Amino acid sequence: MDKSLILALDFTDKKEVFQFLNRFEDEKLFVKVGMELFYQEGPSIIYDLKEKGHDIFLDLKLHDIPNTVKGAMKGLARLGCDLVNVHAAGGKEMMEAALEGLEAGTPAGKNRPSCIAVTQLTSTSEEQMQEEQLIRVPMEESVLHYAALTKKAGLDGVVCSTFEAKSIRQLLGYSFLSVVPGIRLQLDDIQDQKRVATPAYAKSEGASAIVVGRPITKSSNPLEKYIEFKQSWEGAHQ
Ligand SMILES: O=c1ccn([C@@H]2O[C@H](COP(=O)(O)O)[C@@H](O)[C@H]2O)c(=O)[nH]1
Repeated sequence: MDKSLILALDFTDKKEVFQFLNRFEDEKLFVKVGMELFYQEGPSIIYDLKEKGHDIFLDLKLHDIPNTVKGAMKGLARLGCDLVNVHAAGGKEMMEAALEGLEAGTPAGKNRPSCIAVTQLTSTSEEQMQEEQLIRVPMEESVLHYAALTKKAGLDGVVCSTFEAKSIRQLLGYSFLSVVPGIRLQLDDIQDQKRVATPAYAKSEGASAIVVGRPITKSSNPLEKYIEFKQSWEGAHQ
């Protein structure tokens, strides 16, 4: 299975998800289940996608006190997803608690899900970050700060934009994951995303994987569009 393109299944229910996935026939995908779908369907959507052989990023972006996050992660570890996440802004202690929960909840003989932390959302511009969060440093500095904190807490990587991926790799090493949403082909509508790049550029800047949703899910030909995104990624060098 190609793990470099994570397909965001931002649908309202299971019926929509499986109608959409039918277009991909038997292809095994790396899919992302976010809040919209998980809050409607609960754990059964994870079991159903697993049964079809897909890898799963459960993108719930946990951010709460350490004890609550630990308990939640203990439960999520039992679902069998491959990747989960938190907000780095929850702090080092919260991220360490997330890992403890995952380790405690992972069934014997199974690998614990990888865990990454959101640094700054790709829908946030530097200006918004500075004005709304009162973070008075450049975007790259804030993202690198959160990425270093995430590594100190023992997590496996971060969610960031293309524009910080290279510095993260230089500072924190090749094996620390940078999962990058905010991905569009040249003529795509960027919608609510602010820090946006093509798959080829994300790869050339050192992204470990990209996340793509609406440009594929809302396309009149999703399979063709998925292939275009993959070709853009595969055509670039890291
Ligand atoms: O910083 C972040 C973190 C998560 N996301 C998620 O990725 C997809 C992107 O969807 P598009 O339709 O390709 O914009 C979406 O599920 C977000 O929740 C992100 O965009 N940025």
